[in-house]
Amino acid sequence: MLAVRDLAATRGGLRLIEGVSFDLLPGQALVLRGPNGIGKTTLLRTIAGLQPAAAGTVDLPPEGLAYAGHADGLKATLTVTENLTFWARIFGQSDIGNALEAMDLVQLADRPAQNLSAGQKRRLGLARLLVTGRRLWLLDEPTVSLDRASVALFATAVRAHLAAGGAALMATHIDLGLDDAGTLDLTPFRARFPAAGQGDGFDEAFA
Ligand SMILES: Nc1ncnc2c1ncn2[C@@H]1O[C@H](COP(=O)(O)OP(=O)(O)OP(=O)(O)O)[C@@H](O)[C@H]1O
Repeated sequence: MLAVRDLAATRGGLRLIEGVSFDLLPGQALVLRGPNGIGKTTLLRTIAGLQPAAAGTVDLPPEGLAYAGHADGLKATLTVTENLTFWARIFGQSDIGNALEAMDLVQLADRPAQNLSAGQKRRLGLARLLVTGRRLWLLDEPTVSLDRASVALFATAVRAHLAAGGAALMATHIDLGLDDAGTLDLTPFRARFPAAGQGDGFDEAFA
């Protein structure tokens, strides 16, 4: 599903992480760990193809992946239903009922996204994953703003995704209760010479 080989990632022209290799098979989840600022978000964005790799290779499924970063990608004036319908169409899907139920959004279906609480917005952002039909999920701090019940909903959705042959790569400090998820601590992969001129000149704002 995902093969990462000797990957190096940069931020603001500085190499942060290097020598990262791992495989993710169907049905597997892997959690990226490491202290604040080590480069978890940067690595996820590099694997997602949102920024170029400084070295190494990433092999993805032919249909691509679903990425959920810090921005939730919601359209403020569209309702919950309209947002999910929009994203489902973008990914060539039609059914949003399962996503509404899985993230407990049925009662909020007609509310504009801008009128949702932070946790409700996050639930809608996660429901978006469910309408992509993509087998590989890359998730950056997916449970930020979620209460315990919503974290449990999310964990259930991830388990169902894995059981259906999907895979998930996540950066999070929160225990999701996914007992079979592997863990990759990025600390040993911190770049040794971050200021040694390996910069690629790529420096955009975080989306
Ligand atoms: N535009 C930029 N220019 C220079 N450095 C940057 C830029 N953007 C981010 N950084 C730095 O890159 C490093 C990696 O950031 P990143 O967000 O990938 O870390 P992280 O491990 O996800 O952190 P956290 O656990 O806090 O979310 C940080 O030290 C950050 O300060």
